[in-house]
Amino acid sequence: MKRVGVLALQGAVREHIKSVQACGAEAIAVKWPKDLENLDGLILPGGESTTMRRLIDRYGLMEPLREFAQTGKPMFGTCAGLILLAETVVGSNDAHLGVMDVTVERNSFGRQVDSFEAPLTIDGIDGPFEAVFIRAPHIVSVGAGIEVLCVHNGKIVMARDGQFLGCSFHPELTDDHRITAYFLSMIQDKSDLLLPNPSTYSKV
Ligand SMILES: NC(=O)CC[C@H](N)C(=O)O
Repeated sequence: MKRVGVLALQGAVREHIKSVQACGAEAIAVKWPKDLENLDGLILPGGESTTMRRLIDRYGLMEPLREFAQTGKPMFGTCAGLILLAETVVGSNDAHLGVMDVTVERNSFGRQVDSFEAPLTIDGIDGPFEAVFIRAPHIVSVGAGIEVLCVHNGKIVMARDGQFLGCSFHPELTDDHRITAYFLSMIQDKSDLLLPNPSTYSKV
């Protein structure tokens, strides 16, 4: 079974845990560096990125999270989590993890429209996905070779940079688990490695 951590400092932690479980994987709440051991992937939830950053520093998680990123294991940032992953945050000299080759702008869907729902067309997801945006960031630009998976009203709201997946909205707040399942599909299942070599089955 795939073991997926959910950074559990602040924000929509419980909802991500439920979504991971609904997809048949094990979910681990991550608060301390040791909780990152033996995970196959990690979700950084939405919430408030400045608060999360303070807590990351307080719990001594910054270096362990960067080391986790260096292992090549998949990481998924939703909303504030995307801001934590981004290499550049508009108006700030200080990236957080700074590992995903995108530039993000915070709170970029207008003040009065703090939250809204919109049906999105997403590459790799069949049919529309009803997405919840809450004081959402958007991706202003992406580096070379980054896959843009969804654009809403001219703004990039979902992208993939190899092992890193990021979206502006909150996929965990609906009962539609297709985006969590998409993220889980980026994780190689250890049991896959136990399968016999495919050549065993090849016809002569
Ligand atoms: N729903 C969210 O995660 C909001 C993100 C928040 N506006 C931030 O800048 O961190």
